[in-house]
Amino acid sequence: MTDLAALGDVIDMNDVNEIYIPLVKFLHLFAQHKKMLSQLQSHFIGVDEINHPFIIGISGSVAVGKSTTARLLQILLKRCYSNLHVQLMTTDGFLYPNSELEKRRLMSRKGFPESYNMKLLCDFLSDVTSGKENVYYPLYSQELSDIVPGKYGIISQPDVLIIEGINTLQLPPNGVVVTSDFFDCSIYIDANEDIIENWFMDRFKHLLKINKNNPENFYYDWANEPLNVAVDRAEKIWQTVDLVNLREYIAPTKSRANVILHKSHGHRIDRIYVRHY
Ligand SMILES: Nc1ncnc2c1ncn2[C@@H]1O[C@H](COP(=O)(O)OP(=O)(O)O)[C@@H](O)[C@H]1O
Ligand SMILES: CC(C)(COP(=O)(O)O)[C@@H](O)C(=O)NCCC(=O)O
Repeated sequence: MTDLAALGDVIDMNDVNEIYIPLVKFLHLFAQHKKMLSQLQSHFIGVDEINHPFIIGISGSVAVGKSTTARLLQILLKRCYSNLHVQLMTTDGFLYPNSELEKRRLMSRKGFPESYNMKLLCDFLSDVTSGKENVYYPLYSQELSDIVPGKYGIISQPDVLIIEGINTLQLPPNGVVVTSDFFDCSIYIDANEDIIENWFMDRFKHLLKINKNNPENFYYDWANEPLNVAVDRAEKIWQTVDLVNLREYIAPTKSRANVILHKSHGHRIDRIYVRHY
């Protein structure tokens, strides 16, 4: 898997062969079914066919491995079905910028439902599903830990769109718009809290290490203070922000997913649940 290694991801090859490739075939089955139904419906109504993308939502805790799984699925989908145009995006871009979060006193609630511009996300999804040629979305930078001003990603009529984010299965606070209504299939990545905490801390320490000499990076200041001080702070963030969000808002959405991938130590998948109703 040289493509993944190039992105810095190290995925267990047994999991790729035994779990992810069958999962990709399962998703392709869904996608073919949707395309066929859409062709029949257009023909029946007598309208031109629109290329509605097949949308896969990936949800789960911060640091559970959503973006890594999303990248892997994108690569495998392209590898197995080379004619498919597969795009990937994250809902992080729909967080309010830090300046707005500060104004709303929501900096310590980053990632919670109220910290996202859900209206913008639903308008975006509506444009994508209606087959619009180019749909722009804001970009979030983990380097800045903020929205990048004036920079946008583009979704250009993909056959498959993978959307990953902690809020993908959530009901918004005002109960009006539901992002998961736009999904054709949803995947929840699950693991025990203490194991996810280890992954969160390992990723944090890795970010400190690689940004020690990078003053542009959000982690630079932390990387240059004593390690135990930075680690204590990250542990506090996990306990008071990300773990609270997981318990209150993310884990309760698990039962809404079509597929649950349960991971154990070393990110090995030890259980899979498929909803078949
Ligand atoms: N399948 C996997 N195998 C090995 N490491 C993984 C795997 N999935 C995620 N990781 C590691 O776990 C950490 C969190 O993963 P990431 O995809 O960034 O999570 P999320 O997008 O859910 O916040 C990262 O350090 C990543 O490299
Ligand atoms: C931007 C995020 C909400 C998204 O998390 P992701 O699952 O993409 O890693 C998260 O990385 C975040 O910033 N949470 C706030 C608390 C923290 O710094 O972890």
